[in-house]
Amino acid sequence: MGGALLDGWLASPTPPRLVILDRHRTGSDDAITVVRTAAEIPAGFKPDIIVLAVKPAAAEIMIDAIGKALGPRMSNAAILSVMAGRTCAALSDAARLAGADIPVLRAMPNTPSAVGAGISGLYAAPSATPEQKSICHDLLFAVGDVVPVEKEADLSVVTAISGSGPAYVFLLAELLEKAGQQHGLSPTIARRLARGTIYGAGRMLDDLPDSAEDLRKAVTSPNGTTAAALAVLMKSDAWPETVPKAIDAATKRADELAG
Ligand SMILES: NC(=O)C1=CN([C@@H]2O[C@H](COP(=O)(O)OP(=O)(O)OC[C@H]3O[C@@H](n4cnc5c(N)ncnc54)[C@H](O)[C@@H]3O)[C@@H](O)[C@H]2O)C=CC1
Ligand SMILES: O=C(O)[C@@H]1CCC=N1
Repeated sequence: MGGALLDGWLASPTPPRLVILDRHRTGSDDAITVVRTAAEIPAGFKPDIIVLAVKPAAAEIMIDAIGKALGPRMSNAAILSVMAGRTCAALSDAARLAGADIPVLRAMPNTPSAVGAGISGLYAAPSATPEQKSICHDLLFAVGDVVPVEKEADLSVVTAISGSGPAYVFLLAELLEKAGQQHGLSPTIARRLARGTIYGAGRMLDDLPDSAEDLRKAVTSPNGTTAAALAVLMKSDAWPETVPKAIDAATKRADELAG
């Protein structure tokens, strides 16, 4: 996810000054400084925002390493976590243990951020300053839309819908492609049709004021092909039951990750 955000920031007209800490990345250039360990963070670098995009289980290790490396240079920063689950309270505790009593903001972006089409939920702990909120909002807005949430607990369902959501759409693309091939289309043609359809439907959802339901109905001729497919997909034990169940499962998992 950090890589997706980075791609989006680098493509934006006014990229922020970035130091990337990633043990698997190399390649500093004019736009970014890449380091593999916190100890290599440049001596003069004093971050405004520390974006944490590691697996939730690695959060404390990262905060500890960054705190030790930055020392007093961390004191005016805020943490922006994009990790699923980990709460502001837990991350604040980790920062305090690392020697910095600093605010934490939590965002839940998604991978379309890599192409500037992300959508992020954003929650700021009460201790975050208006300037820190504004910088974090702008960082996320540079890679797509931003939806502020008032309650931290809402980030679990945000994670289930938009954080994980691209995977559900990609699954649909996979299944459409496979079905096309099973009906004799070449892989290339099945892939073009599946992807083009999802892209076009997404464009309509974004560009037009109509509800998703109205757009669906406009495709559906009485007794036609769409009606035949929707009779399968909309059976009470099909999508109307499985989609909410999937969202419940993802929301529950986000809550569990919060501990
Ligand atoms: N994948 C997604 O679509 C989304 C992921 N997230 C959150 O983003 C976080 C990261 O997830 P992914 O990007 O999927 O994981 P990932 O494993 O692809 O990326 C983690 C990156 O952190 C680096 N890293 C990990 N530990 C390190 C350490 N100790 N020192 C230096 N570098 C270290 C790794 O080299 C890797 O590049 C998770 O907390 C997840 O909840 C949030 C929104 C969407
Ligand atoms: O699967 C996950 O836990 C992360 C959070 C949202 C998308 N990927």
